[in-house]
Amino acid sequence: MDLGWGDYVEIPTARSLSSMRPEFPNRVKIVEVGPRDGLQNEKTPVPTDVKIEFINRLSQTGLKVIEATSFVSAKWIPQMADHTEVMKAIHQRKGVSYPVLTPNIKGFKAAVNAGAKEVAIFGAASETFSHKNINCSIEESLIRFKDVMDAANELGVKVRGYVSCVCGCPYEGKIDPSVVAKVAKKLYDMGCYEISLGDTIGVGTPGSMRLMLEEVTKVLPSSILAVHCHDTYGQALPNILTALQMGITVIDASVAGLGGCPYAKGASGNVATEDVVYMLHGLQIETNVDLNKLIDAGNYICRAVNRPNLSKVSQALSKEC
Ligand SMILES: CC(C)(COP(=O)([O-])OP(=O)([O-])OC[C@H]1O[C@@H](n2cnc3c(N)ncnc32)[C@H](O)[C@@H]1OP(=O)([O-])[O-])[C@@H](O)C(=O)NCCC(=O)NCCSC(=O)C[C@@](C)(O)CC(=O)[O-]
Repeated sequence: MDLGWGDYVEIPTARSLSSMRPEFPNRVKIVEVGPRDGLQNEKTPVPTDVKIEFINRLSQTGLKVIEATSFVSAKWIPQMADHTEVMKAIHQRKGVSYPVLTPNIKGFKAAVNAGAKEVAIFGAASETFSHKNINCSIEESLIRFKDVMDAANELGVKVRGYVSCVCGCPYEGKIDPSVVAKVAKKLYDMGCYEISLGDTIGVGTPGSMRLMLEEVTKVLPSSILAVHCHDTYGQALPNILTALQMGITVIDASVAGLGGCPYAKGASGNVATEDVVYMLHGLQIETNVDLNKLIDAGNYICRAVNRPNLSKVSQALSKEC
């Protein structure tokens, strides 16, 4: 007999649930970063129409936030060179936001001209990573971001902030959680509505994630924080669980576990969105996401870019696997 995914998910009763997970939120927002973080590091060019179809399929899954592309230098990240075409062609579904990365005012202007209504600025808690990734110091990056923020305020564009290397840096190793807290607070004070804390190389564990979050939540409320976990050491789901227990309700993820940062050698992709959704639904946490449609979108992009689907849940449940 074939069993469907529902056969494996234990649905607790309301009574058992409240005693089982009093520390978990009822609802979580997932920020899908597959089209940007997921594809930015692909070695062979992904055709623009594939990216557009991928984003349109993700838009049908119930996801409310889909990071679509980045307006960065094509010399630095060739894979995102078609940002304008992508933004202009995707079907922007009502109720879904499509943020894009903008490292500076040049990127911001291009993004707005292409129809972006939300952008993200991306800093780091490591000086060396900041230089390698955006060619400036942390302090200089904040000056560039201020220009973006001022322009965004004038136009009513929402700005999200990233801090990379929150649990470790590929160049500097350990990162002091107090530096993470300092950079995160600066981005928030500048006007970012949400701060995503990136374990860029996936070295964090529930222990280091907790220590880092304890430091950050001394200066910022957990309600405005997100976690962005790469899965290099297989720690992403336990790290996310730790973040949920600490009051965080926004999780970044990448369908099929796509991704990696070109300036963080050896780092694997993000946690797979399918795996996050399966875990959250198992905890009876609402996501608004249809897992089957998500699996289809993940299989679509994996076929198109000819790479394996790294989602364990997708592997287990896909008829194709
Ligand atoms: C930030 C820059 C542009 C500085 O790069 P730069 O070389 O220092 O910039 P510049 O101002 O000196 O300009 C040099 C050239 O780039 C052009 N330029 C300048 N700005 C732009 C722009 N916005 N869009 C397009 N072109 C741009 C500019 O016009 C000029 O062109 P040229 O005269 O040589 O022909 C560069 O370092 C860059 O593009 N970096 C992108 C890095 C990146 O995208 N990394 C991956 C994303 S971050 C990440 O993955 C981490 C995250 C967010 O996922 C969280 C986590 O996991 O931790």
